[in-house]
Amino acid sequence: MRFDIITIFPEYFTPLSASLLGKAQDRGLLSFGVHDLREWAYDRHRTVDDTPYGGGPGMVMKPEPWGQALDDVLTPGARLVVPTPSGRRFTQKVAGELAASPQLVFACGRYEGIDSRVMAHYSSPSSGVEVDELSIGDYVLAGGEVAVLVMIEAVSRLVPGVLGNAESVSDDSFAPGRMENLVEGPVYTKPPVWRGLEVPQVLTSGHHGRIARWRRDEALRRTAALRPDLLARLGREGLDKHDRRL
Ligand SMILES: COc1cccc(Cn2ccc3ccc(-c4cc(N)[nH]n4)cc32)c1
Repeated sequence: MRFDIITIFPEYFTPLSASLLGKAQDRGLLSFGVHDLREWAYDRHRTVDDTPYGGGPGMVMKPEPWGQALDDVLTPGARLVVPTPSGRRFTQKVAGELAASPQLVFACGRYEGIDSRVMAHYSSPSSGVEVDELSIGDYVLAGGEVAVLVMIEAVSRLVPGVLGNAESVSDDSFAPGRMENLVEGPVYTKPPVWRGLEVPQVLTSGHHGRIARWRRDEALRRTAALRPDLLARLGREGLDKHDRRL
C-alpha cells in the first residue's frame, strides 16, 4: 500500500521510519512519499497562502500549488484524504475502508484551510479520484499533519502482514465481530503479584471458555462505564442472554 503526504512541514513525518511502520517499509508492505507543497509554488517566495475572499481572520491556502502537486502525486484509483475539523468522523470502519485503497494521498492543510475549489475539482467524477474530508475528533488542530499521522497508523496496522503474529487486529476494540463496539478489557502479564495486586485467577485457570466469558464481561462493564454510547449502538441484538444478566 502506498501513502503520499503533501505538507509544508515534511519534518512532521520523520516518525514514519520508526517502529512497525519502518519495519513494514523494509518488508515492502508499505511505502511512503512525503512531499513539500512549496516544491509546486513557483513564485520567488514559494507562496502557498493568501488572504481570504470575503474578509475574515487568517490566511487560506492557494489552489494553484495544490493542483500542481496533486496532479503530480495522485495515481488512478487513489483516494485523496483531506483532514478538516468539519469532516466525516474517522473511525475504525473508515480506517478499514481506506486500507482497501492502493494509494492514499493526504493533503495537509494549514492556516484556515485549503481553497475549497481544490476538493471540488478532485471530487468531480472525471477526476478518477475519491475525496474524503475527515475529522479525527471534535477539537481544532493547527493543521492536518497530526491527524494524518493518526490515520496512517490506524490504517497501516490493518494492512495484511504489517502486524506481527504476536499482535492481531481481530481482538481490537471496534474490530468486526463479537467484541465490535466494545472497549478493551483489562490486560495483565507477569509477575502474578505486583505491589500486593494479584492477576484475576480466571486468567491463570487455563479454562479458555471461562477466560473468554470473563473478558467479554469485563469489556461490557468497561464499555458501560466509559462509553455508554457504544453500548446503545450495540443494541439488544448485540447482547446475549448472559450479557443481559450483567
Ligand atoms: C478548516 O477549518 C479550520 C478552522 C479552524 C482552524 C483550522 C486549522 N486547520 C488547518 C488545516 C487543518 C486540518 C485539520 C484540522 C483538524 C482536524 C481535526 N479533527 N481537528 N482539526 C485543522 C486544520 C481549520
